This record gives sequence, structure tokens and C-alpha cells, in this order.
Amino acid sequence: MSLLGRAADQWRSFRNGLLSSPRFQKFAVDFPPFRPVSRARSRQLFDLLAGFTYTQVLYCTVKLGLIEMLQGQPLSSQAIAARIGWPTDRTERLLKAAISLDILERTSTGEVTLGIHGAALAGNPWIARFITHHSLLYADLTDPLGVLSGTKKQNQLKDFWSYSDQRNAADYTALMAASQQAVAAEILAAYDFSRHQHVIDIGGSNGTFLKAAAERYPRLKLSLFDLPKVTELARANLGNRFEIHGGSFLDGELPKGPDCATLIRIAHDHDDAAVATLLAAVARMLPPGGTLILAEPLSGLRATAPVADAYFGLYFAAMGQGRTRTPDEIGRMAKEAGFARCELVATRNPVVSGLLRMTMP
Ligand SMILES: C[S@@+](CC[C@H](N)C(=O)[O-])C[C@H]1O[C@@H](n2cnc3c(N)ncnc32)[C@H](O)[C@@H]1O
Repeated sequence: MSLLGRAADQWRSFRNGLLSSPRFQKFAVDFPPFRPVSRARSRQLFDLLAGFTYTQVLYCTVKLGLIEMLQGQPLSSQAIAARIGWPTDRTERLLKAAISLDILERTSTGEVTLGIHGAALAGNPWIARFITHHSLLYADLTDPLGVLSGTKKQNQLKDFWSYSDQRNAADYTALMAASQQAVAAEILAAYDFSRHQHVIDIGGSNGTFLKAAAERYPRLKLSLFDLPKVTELARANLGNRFEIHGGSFLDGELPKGPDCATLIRIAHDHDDAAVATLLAAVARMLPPGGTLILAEPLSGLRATAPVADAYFGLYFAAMGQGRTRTPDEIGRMAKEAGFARCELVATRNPVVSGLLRMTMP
């Protein structure tokens, strides 16, 4: 262990001894210079404890359509109650909760309008779609220990992401397409595809990323590969501008020709053995010097840890497969698959997507 590592561990142990001591806690509250820190820490701890109720408030606000209702049009509590068909006192309880969380806000005349988070949601409707989709995860998380330990086998999320028989292909494709605009914007801002001739989006869903790429690079040849039922949806969305291939990337070869492949929100859906199979298939498909762009939330980065490790940690546990990985973990798997290099490319907002560029020898 390095000297720095040992010093950090010693500090951690000293700090934890102090923070868990009732005498120190009393001192920190009583001693005025420490008070702002102790207040902030207890607020953070309370947020951890109460976060699930915040999420339910957000869910109810979105589910009742309050974001659209109040966009550009403040309303009184009574008017909102009349529109949603709830008694005014019940409505007021929800409004107060949403106002306390800055989802909504009261105007100077006492009406209710969007708060900072509500306004941001109004500008990103795909987030609302995920919020309502979370009703499946809430149902699974009635037994969080079972979900995390793997003893709870029947999960609604597992049923939803039906890759094996694609019975929910239309639903999961619609969910992905809604958020893909935001993801595509991150990828296209972070990586210049003009150096390539032919790009294939593997697991390309209904082609929302390819459409955005085609707009930016009109001369780039673009192909899509996905499961057969999803490619039917892609065909309806894309028309003839793109080559579309149906099949499973876990089973057989990928179509040769592209000098660049993209895997957008694909690897994290799968366990290590499947990702190894997929990366090997991409490596066999690419020509010497070819590139693979892998874009998804990455683990091990401080800025995105709660999203990558807490949110997606539980999400993939409920889904019954997949996990977020660190750039190093993916880099090691890429080398085993035959890639020469794997490097992290900075994105503007790593919460929306991280990005790794892998190159063939
Ligand atoms: C989480 S979605 C991501 C879709 C899209 N790349 C995006 O970011 O919006 C995963 C996609 O991978 C596809 N997929 C899953 N397993 C597959 C397999 N074995 N072969 C081909 N595609 C697969 C799914 O049908 C789905 O479209």
C-alpha cells in the first residue's frame, strides 16, 4: 500500500471515530464555527433517509401532468385540484411537497408555477418518460435486499427488457428513442465521426442516433444492427437512407464493411461473458485500425458515482443482468477482445453518457 493510501486510511478511521462520537456531535452543534458544516451534513444524511419520498413526489407531479399543465401558465391550487379531480386539501399537500423540492414554485400572487427542476423537466420531456417508467422499479424494490442479493427472481424490469424474445420491443424501443436525442447530442459533441467512412450502430434501436449522425455528417455511410423485431421499428423510422441488419450480436458474425462501430447503452445491459462475446464480434468485424465508440454511464468516476453505482446498480440488479463498468474494466475486456487501445473521451455531461474510444491494431 502506498504512503498516501495509508495516510488516507488513517484519516478515514480518525474521522469516522470523531463523527460517530455523541460528544463530538454535541460539540459540533454547540460550537458556532462548526454549525454550518454540521447542519449541511445532517441535511445530507436526511436527504439519504428521505430520498425515496422525494422521488414519489416527483413521480406524482409528472404522472398527473403538472409539468405540462403549469408550463407558461401559473394556476391556483383550486384550479389544479379541479383539473386533476382531487380534493383541494389533498392537492395542496402534493403541491407543498413539490414546492419544497423546487419542482414547483409559488408566484408572488400565490399561484403555482414551475420551479427550477420542473422547468428543466419541461425542456427535457424524455426524463418524465423515465420517471413514469420507474413504476416498474418501485414495484421490484418492495424487496430491495432480494433484488440486490439476487434471491428475488420475478422482477417487472426483467420482464420489460425482453431481449430473449423481444415481446416488449416496441415499449423498450420507444423508451430508448425518447432519451436518445440527449445521448446523441453528447456523443456527437464529444467525438468527430468525419474521420470515418462507414459507421454501424450496434443495438441501434429505432435509429434515433443514426438520424442525428446523418444530419451532422450527410456523406457518412450509416448502418444499424439490432434484434429482428427492433429492426422492423427502425425500418419504419429510417426509410432507405440506411443499411439495416437484423440479428443477435451474441450469436454469429456482424456485417463487415464499417470502419467504425458504436455501442450506445449496450454493454452495461449485459453480463461480462456476453460483453466479451460482443467485443470479440466487433473486433472481428472491424478492419485494421478500425474504431469502436462505446457510450454509456461509466462507473468509477466521482462526478457520476451515484448515477452509475447507486441508480444503475439497483436498476441492473432488478433487470437481472448487466452492470456499469469502470473505464479500466472495459479497457481490459477490450484488450482481451483484440483492441490495441482504449481511451476515455470527455463528454460535456457524463451523467447522460460517458465515452470510450477503442482502436484496433
Ligand atoms: C438499452 S437499448 C439501447 C438502444 C440504443 N443504442 C440507445 O442508446 O438508445 C439496447 C438495445 O440493444 C438491443 N439488443 C439487446 N440484445 C441484443 C442482441 N443480442 N443483439 C442485437 N441487439 C441487441 C436491444 O434490442 C436494444 O435496442
